[in-house]
Amino acid sequence: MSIIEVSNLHKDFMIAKRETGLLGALRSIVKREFIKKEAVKDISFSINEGEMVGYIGPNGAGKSTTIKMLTGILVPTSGSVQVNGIVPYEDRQRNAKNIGVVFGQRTQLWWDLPTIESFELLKEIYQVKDKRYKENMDTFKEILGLDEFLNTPVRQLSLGQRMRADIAASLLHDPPILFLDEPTIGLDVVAKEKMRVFIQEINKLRKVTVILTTHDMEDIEKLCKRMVLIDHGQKVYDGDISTVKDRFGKYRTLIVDLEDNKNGLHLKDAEIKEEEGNRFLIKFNRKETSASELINQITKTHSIKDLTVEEPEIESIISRIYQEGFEEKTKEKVQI
Ligand SMILES: Nc1ncnc2c1ncn2[C@@H]1O[C@H](COP(=O)(O)OP(=O)(O)OP(=O)(O)O)[C@@H](O)[C@H]1O
Repeated sequence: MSIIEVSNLHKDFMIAKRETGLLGALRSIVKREFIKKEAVKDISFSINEGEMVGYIGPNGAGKSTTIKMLTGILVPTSGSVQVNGIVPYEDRQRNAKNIGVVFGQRTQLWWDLPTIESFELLKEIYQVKDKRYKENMDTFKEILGLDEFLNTPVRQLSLGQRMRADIAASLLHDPPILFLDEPTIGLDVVAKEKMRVFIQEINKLRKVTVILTTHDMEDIEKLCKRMVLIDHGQKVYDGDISTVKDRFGKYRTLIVDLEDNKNGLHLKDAEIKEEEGNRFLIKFNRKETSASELINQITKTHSIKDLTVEEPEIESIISRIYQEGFEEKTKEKVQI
């Protein structure tokens, strides 16, 4: 059952045109001119309960603007939004009870207060019952290791600690929906992994629907099955990540180190992209051949010392889609 419904959503911003020079500045005061910026153009999607969806796009694509409409901070210019049956901007307070929000770059906690006091304030704001508050705090303390810094003021927390505190705070009132904006930004590898495991757990155990906005493709790959890709305010893809990988990631690279390079290397169904000493970079289409088939061919004439097979990473696939467009790629004009 769908929990978020977005239909033909559109958001324009009117930006005051600035003229240069003193005369221009005076002219702007007398007669202000505005330019229309279409931040979100005709976006539609629906998200089912318990789904974990990556909402991604390059800088300025319109991600935050969409999320702000889903949280009720912004009113759409046209189109409709429903979050758990509520139109967010019409009923921000009721909507707030249904959602948890974490912004990696900002905190919702009170900067100067010991962390635990922020939790207690949020408990009052969201009217969380004592029993539930205790249960949630016990769970979050255990999984997120909150104990070590509960009495430390938020401003003294490390980034990793602050993120752990922020995600716990966003879930205190048991929202069925969680918006995460760059939840692992700036974290080290270990802290990133812990954060991802926690997100997976709350999605699995509590069936929380998660909308994840991030520039970190590893977050997306590790957490989401589905991604909605937007560019210049428009939706360019909505579907399984594996489908994109399958369709656009059909080229692989086989890297082989040979014992010797006598007579060079000649291969069927593959292209030698680079040759340096005894090392060869071989590009092949996995629909036409396979790494093992190529290795077979090579071992007929050479001894292999070492080999690796590289898959294109989702990151490189997506950056190609940004650059060259999804449609272009479906016509297979672009090869990865
Ligand atoms: N309050 C505003 N007034 C005017 N223009 C805005 C406003 N907020 C966003 N924009 C513009 O709308 C477009 C979309 O911005 P948005 O912040 O939604 O992008 P984003 O995808 O979240 O980008 P990023 O990855 O950099 O955070 C940008 O061109 C931005 O400059």
